[in-house]
Amino acid sequence: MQGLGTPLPNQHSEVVQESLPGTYDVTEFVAETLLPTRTGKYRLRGYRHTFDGGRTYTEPSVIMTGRPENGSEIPVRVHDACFTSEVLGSLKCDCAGQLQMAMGYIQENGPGLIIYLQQEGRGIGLANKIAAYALQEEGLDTVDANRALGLPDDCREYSSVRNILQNLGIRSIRLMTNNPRKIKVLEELGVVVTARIPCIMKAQEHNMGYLATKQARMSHWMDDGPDSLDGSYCFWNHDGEPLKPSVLKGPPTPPQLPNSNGKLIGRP
Ligand SMILES: Nc1nc2c(ncn2[C@@H]2O[C@H](COP(=O)(O)OP(=O)(O)OP(=O)(O)O)[C@@H](O)[C@H]2O)c(=O)[nH]1
Repeated sequence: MQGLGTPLPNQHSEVVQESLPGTYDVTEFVAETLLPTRTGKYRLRGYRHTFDGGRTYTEPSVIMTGRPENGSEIPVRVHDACFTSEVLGSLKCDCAGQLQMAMGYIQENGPGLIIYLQQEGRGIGLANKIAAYALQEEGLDTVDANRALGLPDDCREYSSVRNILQNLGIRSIRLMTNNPRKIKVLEELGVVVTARIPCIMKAQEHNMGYLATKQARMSHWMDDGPDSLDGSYCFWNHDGEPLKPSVLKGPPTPPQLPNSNGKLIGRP
């Protein structure tokens, strides 16, 4: 397998896995630096990753506190890019808040890490996500908008997570998530998840419908009730917890979909 670029001297290491017979994913460590931020200092590690034999690659990064290397039960957030909330400050989702929450959590409860993946829009990409938002303005929810575009609900790929954990020698993790699919997919890849840390953000008027859809249609856990394996940490003080779907806006009226005249390109 060819390398994906030129790593810095003396820092190169890579993990190669045969996920499916004859299909290799390669995750290559490139470099590490120390990053001061508003919430403290983090170790920032850069990787390159391909799961299609080098035809395409992404650049996962790891935001880290302390020395989690070779540890067990490490708190880990697997976070997918959300340009709209993280860069532009959009209020339509809870992604930026979850990232900030995770950064705070690993400062206070380190060593820990956030694996940040370039999988905008649950893997469909930014342009397609914008198209999905346009359909949500017409009344579709986040799931039906993807489907109306002929795109999957969620096509995120997590083999880089397994490879990065292996690169760091981390044997097991406590995953910061509300998403059962994420736990399942990671476990199927061989990641040992010993507990879940809820990662729940307070709902507000612009993301209430989105959070309700995540709970109702994608089975996200939106409270830190009995199914929580580690409910010891919760980001807010329970004033104004997310409303239950029954008290949120009713299901939207199906809209007239516009004729599709632009090309929307899904993930190959
Ligand atoms: N297609 C699509 N993607 C969205 C939308 N809103 C946010 N996203 C993307 O959703 C991803 C985050 O997924 P979520 O379902 O919010 O949460 P999760 O990561 O699955 O679960 P948690 O670990 O609990 O946060 C990011 O890649 C965002 O860019 C939307 O309306 N449509």
